[in-house]
Amino acid sequence: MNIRSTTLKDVIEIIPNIFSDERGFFFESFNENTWKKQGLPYSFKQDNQSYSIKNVVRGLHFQTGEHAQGKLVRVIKGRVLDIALDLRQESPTFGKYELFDLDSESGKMIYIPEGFAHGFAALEDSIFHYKCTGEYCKSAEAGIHWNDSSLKIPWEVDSPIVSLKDQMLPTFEEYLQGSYSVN
Ligand SMILES: Cc1cn([C@H]2C[C@H](O)[C@@H](COP(=O)(O)OP(=O)(O)O[C@H]3O[C@@H](C)C(=O)[C@@H](O)[C@H]3O)O2)c(=O)[nH]c1=O
Repeated sequence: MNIRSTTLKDVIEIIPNIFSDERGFFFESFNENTWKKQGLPYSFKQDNQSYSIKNVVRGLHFQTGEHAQGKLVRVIKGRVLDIALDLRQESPTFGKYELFDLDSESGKMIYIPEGFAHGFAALEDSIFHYKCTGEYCKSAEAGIHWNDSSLKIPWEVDSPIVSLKDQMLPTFEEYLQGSYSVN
């Protein structure tokens, strides 16, 4: 397993050891002991899986306060453009984001800690899987508009398909001003 830092403080890229043979391939997508030894987060409360048709954009999501979640994300089928946006005001990378090309072949995973907004665009029909350090809490759901004009995220999708809920999310500026109630 190879661990790489990213341009965002505390966001980590994890490249598993892939064992290929005539049948296909195998890799460990999570191993509590290995993660622990490597100093990676290893206590997860919930696993989620979503399927998105090509051009779906989900995000940018996070849960507030004590319900904040760290997420270990990967792609099981297809290819996505994944994004983490640092919302931690005290962080040297506050307000910055990084995009990650994730696909089912590389097995590459990203760990996105609490304090980040997360989203992705399906560049192909894709199955997305993520482990969360905290449980889902509907009343703590929050987000920032996927197409925020100050962030200018190069999504690489021509005709984005976005949920009504995500279309209603505030801009980054509105979120920072606290002028938007999430519920
Ligand atoms: C996230 C979530 C949703 N749900 C329900 C609520 C709703 O009826 C349905 C679909 O929810 P959403 O539209 O919020 O799903 P989605 O847009 O896929 O939300 C996810 O987006 C990515 C980018 C993330 O980072 C995740 O944390 C999560 O926010 O599933 C749960 O029951 N448990 C969960 O943990």
